[in-house]
Amino acid sequence: MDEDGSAEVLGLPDGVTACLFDLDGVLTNTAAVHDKAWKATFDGFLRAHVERTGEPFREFDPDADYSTHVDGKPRADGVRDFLASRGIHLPEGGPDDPADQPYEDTTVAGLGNRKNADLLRRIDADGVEVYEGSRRYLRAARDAGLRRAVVSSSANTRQVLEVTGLAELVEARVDGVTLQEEHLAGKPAPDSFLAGARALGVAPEQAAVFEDALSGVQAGRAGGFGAVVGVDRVGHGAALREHGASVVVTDLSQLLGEDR
Ligand SMILES: O=P(O)(O)OC[C@H]1O[C@@H](O)[C@H](O)[C@@H](O)[C@@H]1O
Repeated sequence: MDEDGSAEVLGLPDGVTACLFDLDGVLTNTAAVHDKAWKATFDGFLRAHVERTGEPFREFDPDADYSTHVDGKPRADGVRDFLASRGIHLPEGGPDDPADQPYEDTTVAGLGNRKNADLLRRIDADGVEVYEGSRRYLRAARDAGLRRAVVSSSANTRQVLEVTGLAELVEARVDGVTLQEEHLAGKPAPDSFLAGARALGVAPEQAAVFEDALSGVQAGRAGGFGAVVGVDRVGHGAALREHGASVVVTDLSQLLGEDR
């Protein structure tokens, strides 16, 4: 039992002293924005692909395809894994491949850059919404003395934390840029969460993982963390449990005992 019972007031098991929060879909509503940008990108690519091959057009499914192949993973892994599910393999290309690269010559990096340009246009136009229950939870965790890191595959994490004012509530960040710089495997591998725990100076069993992606709860289970909180914003609670969540909530405010 913690001396002050601080984990308990946050709805976490005894012995948990740190929180590792995914960003998109856990702290901010940006999972839905990523999903829309991916759909626009992949559907454009698939339309051009079927024109060349004569295969029937099957659009990107924003529920099943997103959660199975893309959600939570680093950008290039999302491109590769979704296209592989359709039997398509592109050359890797390089980071400077243009976002408007013609589809017939495109690469993994080029398609990723196209999706990122689309994502940033949407964020510029519509802004980013913070889940207020998550902001309250971050404040409660800070006030209870728990350590707090954001662990996201997104290379846009720093900007999103800054525009939303969430940056001041977290002490460490492991993101898509860190993964590249430090050659860490993306979710569903546990490496990014393990790096988050290291950054906070805690052992995995002292840290709770908060995730809305199937790949993310898998990473939490693989890393042996003290708790894996699945955050179900889209009705996929059962799948979150199957992939590794030890508890599932629809909003972090539920862990604070608030009604929702
Ligand atoms: O393209 P970014 O901003 O680096 O993000 C990579 C991935 O980050 C994850 O957090 C999202 O769930 C994915 O949808 C996204 O593709």
